[in-house]
Amino acid sequence: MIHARGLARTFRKKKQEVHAVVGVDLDVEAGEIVGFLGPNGAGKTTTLRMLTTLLEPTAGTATVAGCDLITDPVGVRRRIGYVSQSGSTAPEARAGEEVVDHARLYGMSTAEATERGKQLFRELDLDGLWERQPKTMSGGQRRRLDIAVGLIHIPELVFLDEPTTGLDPQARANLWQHISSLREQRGTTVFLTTHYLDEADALCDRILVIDHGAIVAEGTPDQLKSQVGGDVLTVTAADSAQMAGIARLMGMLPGAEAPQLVEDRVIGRVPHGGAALVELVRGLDREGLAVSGIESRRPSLDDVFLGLTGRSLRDAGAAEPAAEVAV
Ligand SMILES: Nc1ncnc2c1ncn2[C@@H]1O[C@H](COP(=O)(O)OP(=O)(O)OP(=O)(O)O)[C@@H](O)[C@H]1O
Repeated sequence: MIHARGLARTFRKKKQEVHAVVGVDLDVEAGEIVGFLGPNGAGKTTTLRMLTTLLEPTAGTATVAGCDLITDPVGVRRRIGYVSQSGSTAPEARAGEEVVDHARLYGMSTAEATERGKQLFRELDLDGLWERQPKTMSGGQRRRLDIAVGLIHIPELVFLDEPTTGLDPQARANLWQHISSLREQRGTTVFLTTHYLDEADALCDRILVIDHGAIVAEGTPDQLKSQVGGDVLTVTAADSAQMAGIARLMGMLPGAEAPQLVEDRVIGRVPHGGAALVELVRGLDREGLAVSGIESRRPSLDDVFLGLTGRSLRDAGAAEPAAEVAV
């Protein structure tokens, strides 16, 4: 459904060049839900804008929904849906009108667009909101309306740019269900960017991680997690001046890899979390290092992310603690 090779984009700002995307190869098969993860500025939106024909690549080739991105951008546009971060509905318009107007741009008759729009409203839990103005809707309702607009022309492939940013946990979970049922009921292929690791874990069949404009890892959530061996120890320092001392102790545990400092936490990996935790607590006590929390747990996607990019996308919902002691 998407096959890209060497896709790249350089921006020129005054005399400086910004290499936003430096050569992305990716393949997405029909019916997959694929998550595109990366820290701020990694190149997610630039890649998405190239794949949706909104931005011309400086190098590379791609076919999207069976059409060549460079020689047949109109064919690509006809076959895809795109829901941007900011959405596309006018706050003062009527919801139903917005959907029908969008469908008319794709050559649908008003009758056909109305029928299809009302069906989408039912599927997306927007029943009864046809006459409402988006500005009077909740964040979750507005996001689902954006998705209805992106789907009105029955695309086989839909791109969602951070679909749940700004929604409360319940509205996010609700939207995940809607996105999953799109695939179940219609076989729609979904390519989405997200900052939420629990979202990628719960929703996506496969994850692509981008950093500094290039793909640095890909796999199912489980495959990525299994690349991080052992258990993860996290110590939250009570006094940031003592973090180096805590890291030194953690680094001396049997089989430990070099710990990383993230905000007020020291994070390290060890082969056996339970035994290491006991030894670490003894050491902290002996050296008078004060901590406000300490835990050992199975690796989460955040740990995968930290290992790959050196940065944390910190997401409390991403992992279940395997062992925890209060100190
Ligand atoms: N129009 C532009 N002109 C110059 N530089 C740009 C432009 N658009 C993006 N960039 C730069 O390209 C890099 C990648 O940006 P991009 O928006 O693709 O990242 P992102 O992964 O989507 O980030 P975020 O998660 O913050 O949305 C950044 O360094 C950004 O500043």
